[in-house]
Amino acid sequence: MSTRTLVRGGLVVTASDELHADVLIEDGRIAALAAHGSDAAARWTADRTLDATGRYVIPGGVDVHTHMELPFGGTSASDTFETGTRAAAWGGTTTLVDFAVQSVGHPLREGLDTWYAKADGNCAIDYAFHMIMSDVTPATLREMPLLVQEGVTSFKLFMAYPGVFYSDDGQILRAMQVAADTGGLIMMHAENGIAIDVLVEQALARGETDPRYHGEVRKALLEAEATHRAIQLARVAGSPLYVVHVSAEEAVAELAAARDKGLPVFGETCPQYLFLSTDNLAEPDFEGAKYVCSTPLRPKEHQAALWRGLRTNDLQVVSTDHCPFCFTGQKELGRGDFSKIPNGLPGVENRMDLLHQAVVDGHISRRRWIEIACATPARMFGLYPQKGTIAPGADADVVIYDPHATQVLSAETHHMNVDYSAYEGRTVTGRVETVLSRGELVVDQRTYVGRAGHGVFVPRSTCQYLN
Ligand SMILES: NC(=O)NCCC(=O)O
Ligand SMILES: [Zn+2]
Ligand SMILES: [Zn+2]
Repeated sequence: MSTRTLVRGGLVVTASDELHADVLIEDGRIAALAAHGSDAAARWTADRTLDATGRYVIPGGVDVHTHMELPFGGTSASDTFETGTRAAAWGGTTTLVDFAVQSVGHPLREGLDTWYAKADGNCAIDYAFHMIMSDVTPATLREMPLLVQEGVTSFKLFMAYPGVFYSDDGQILRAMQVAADTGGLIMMHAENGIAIDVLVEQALARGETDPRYHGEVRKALLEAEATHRAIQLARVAGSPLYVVHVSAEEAVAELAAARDKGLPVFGETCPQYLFLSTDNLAEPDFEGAKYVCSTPLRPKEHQAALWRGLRTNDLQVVSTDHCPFCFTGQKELGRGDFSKIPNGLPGVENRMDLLHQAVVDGHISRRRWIEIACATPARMFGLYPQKGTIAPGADADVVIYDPHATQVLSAETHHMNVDYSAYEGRTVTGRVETVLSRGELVVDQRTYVGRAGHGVFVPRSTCQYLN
């Protein structure tokens, strides 16, 4: 049976427009937009009307970098697909692209099937997958085109974590060559892991074991060097490149220089690099462990370069790299040895609000907020215009956002399955009120009404910035 929902009275904000318009939703899709009070809007009837007066009506967020249930450092990320997608919905995100992981010595297929099984039937919102390649071999290179065909069109490689996810330059070049031939997009964790491991060993030998040394050994120059190298390898292979979780000013400069040459090089940063710093890593009593992630948090001075990069489009996407580990029992694995602290921060619920705060603070415009959090991630990873916008034909993934409400971010009130908030006590202006996923209510005026299993796997086309 056909269901019609009307969202009345709001300001529709997309990456390209701001319209005082009513939105008609039919059968899970946006059917039409019409100005408030217009004849067309007055004629519309619906089974359900949502009042958005005084609110923004925005596309659901598209978070293209999450790690639900990721096995890492002898433990696993604490959000499951069920808890993590619920928290994402609470925070106004309606699509995730998570990372399936290939185990060393095993086919990509096996890793991908494991991640399909983890997510299937458990997600409150729609999801897709990138593939982490931990073992680039002739066999896994042959699998890449098959994954592209089934809608898994991006592959993450690591220049960091020797012995775990690490690929050497030859492996990277080969994977980039296949990506160039098949339209796949290589996502790069750009840090010189071999050099970092030397510095880790030397720091530990000096008795430097606290979390803050994690930030000191993972030097900005080693992020910049790896970013530069990845760009040159991509040029040689003729492939596009997307650099994940950029945190260092020097790495932004490498991306900007490549883009000035007209190269198809893209960059993502994350809220933790925009709002947190090495001051957090230096918090006493091992509290700094809460902020251990890689690339690491940087001194505050780097933030200006990241904001500038987002304004100038040298950085195109803000995702979360949501990879939560509880302080108790998980982060604590690294007491006495910072290199054993599982890497990752929680944040899938906070991204849309923190970026709205950036609008309030004047770092970015309202439309740029939607561009970097919804539209561009969708285009970058082949989901647009099904996801990332409010336009006829798009999935009705819609958020009614109250730009005036204030809230205090806290582990007491968040919905992520993790015992701390990286933003504990921070007041932000703006709050998600209502969330629809394909026309179905997931959050209704701050009440959760979603269900595990509503979210489905979405196959993706290739990067939409290349043709
Ligand atoms: N970023 C991080 O610290 N953990 C997740 C894995 C990765 O993205 O490198
Ligand atoms: Zn990474
Ligand atoms: Zn990550």
